[in-house]
Amino acid sequence: MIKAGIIGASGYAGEELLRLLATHPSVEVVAATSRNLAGKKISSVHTNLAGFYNKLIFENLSNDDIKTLCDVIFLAVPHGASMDIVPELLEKSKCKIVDLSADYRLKTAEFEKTYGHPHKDPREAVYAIPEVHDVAAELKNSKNPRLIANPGCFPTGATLAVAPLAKTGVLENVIFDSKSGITGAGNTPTETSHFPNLTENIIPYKLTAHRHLAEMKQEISRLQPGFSNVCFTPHVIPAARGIMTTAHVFTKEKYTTKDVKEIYSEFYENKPFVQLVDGVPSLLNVRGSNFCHIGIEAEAANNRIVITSAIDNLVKGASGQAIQNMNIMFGLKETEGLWFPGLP
Ligand SMILES: NC(=O)C1=CN([C@@H]2O[C@H](COP(=O)(O)OP(=O)(O)OC[C@H]3O[C@@H](n4cnc5c(N)ncnc54)[C@H](OP(=O)(O)O)[C@@H]3O)[C@@H](O)[C@H]2O)C=CC1
Ligand SMILES: CC(=O)N[C@@H](CCC(=O)OP(=O)(O)O)C(=O)O
Repeated sequence: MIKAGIIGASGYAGEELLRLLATHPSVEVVAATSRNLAGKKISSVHTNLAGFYNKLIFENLSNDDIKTLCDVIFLAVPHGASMDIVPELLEKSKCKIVDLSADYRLKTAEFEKTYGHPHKDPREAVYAIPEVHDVAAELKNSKNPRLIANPGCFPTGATLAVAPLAKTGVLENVIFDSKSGITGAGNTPTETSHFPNLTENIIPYKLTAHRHLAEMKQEISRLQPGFSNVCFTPHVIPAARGIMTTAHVFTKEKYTTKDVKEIYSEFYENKPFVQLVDGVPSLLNVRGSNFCHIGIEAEAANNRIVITSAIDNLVKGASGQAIQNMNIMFGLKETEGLWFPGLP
């Protein structure tokens, strides 16, 4: 069995890792850290896990302690915290790391531009959306084959929505309009997450300058070199989970819906977690699952293609994709422990 540790196991992404790994046939979670909940039983906090992890408690483990216990460590801590932890884990142990934060997603220069401060540990990780790049091959060729930067939730849904057209090289302009459930903001309550403010409402934010824009541009330009005409506006909606992205894609040439469907079918052939749907996808159908559902409709008169993508932000947008990436790192089947449908 692969021994796994989760740093930040009390948060939403950490909780989701615990839920998904509870039934993974090749993984045993041996360590779950929390600074504030140390000493508490896992299921006394994450009460959906009653019956699982009967012997596991939250611990405030040092990096030294956790790295001796684990073959793989998931970092489910806020941005800025991972870059304090990763160097020590990588340098003094053989464990593999999947970092769910944004710390290692951007190339160093872009990171410094986006966050406005120098990176404390400018080593490069493998940025891994497995449906878009060959993660196993990239790990083999990487200077840091034990470090994966797990993609952001919005960039996952957005990149999957346009990757086949980007690879074809036909993008002129792309506008992403994304709607996220409130767990995307983490488990600390805020004015936005306060029930009377969010219920029966939809709240746009960071209209032109969300930090995920840099990540989207970086990944899309790897598919269509030189392309950077990307706009992104996020919103929160009164739902716990899910991200629906509507991508307005403008192209030079006119496309019919049939043409575009053919391009997507070919690109996503043998990519089990991406499913093309008739009409529009539903957040409910991907809820709790590692699937991304994609809908396609072309509007030839305006050279516009509207792609809709639905993911669960905590699964394909975070912890499920992290486990998919761990499976690839350990040479397991990509779908192991993740092959179940959503909960409509
Ligand atoms: N929520 C989502 O949909 C997604 C989240 N992510 C990323 O995953 C990471 C975790 O997100 P999420 O679970 O939502 O966040 P939460 O705020 O819900 O949880 C983060 C957890 O990290 C622990 N923590 C905080 N600071 C530190 C630190 N300096 N050292 C060690 N542990 C720390 C906290 O536990 P304690 O204080 O008890 O130690 C806390 O429970 C973030 O980087 C986030 O951006 C990525 C994609 C989607
Ligand atoms: C709704 C909400 O607030 N979402 C978060 C993004 C989700 C997240 O956790 O960011 P990463 O994927 O980069 O880790 C935000 O807009 O900052």
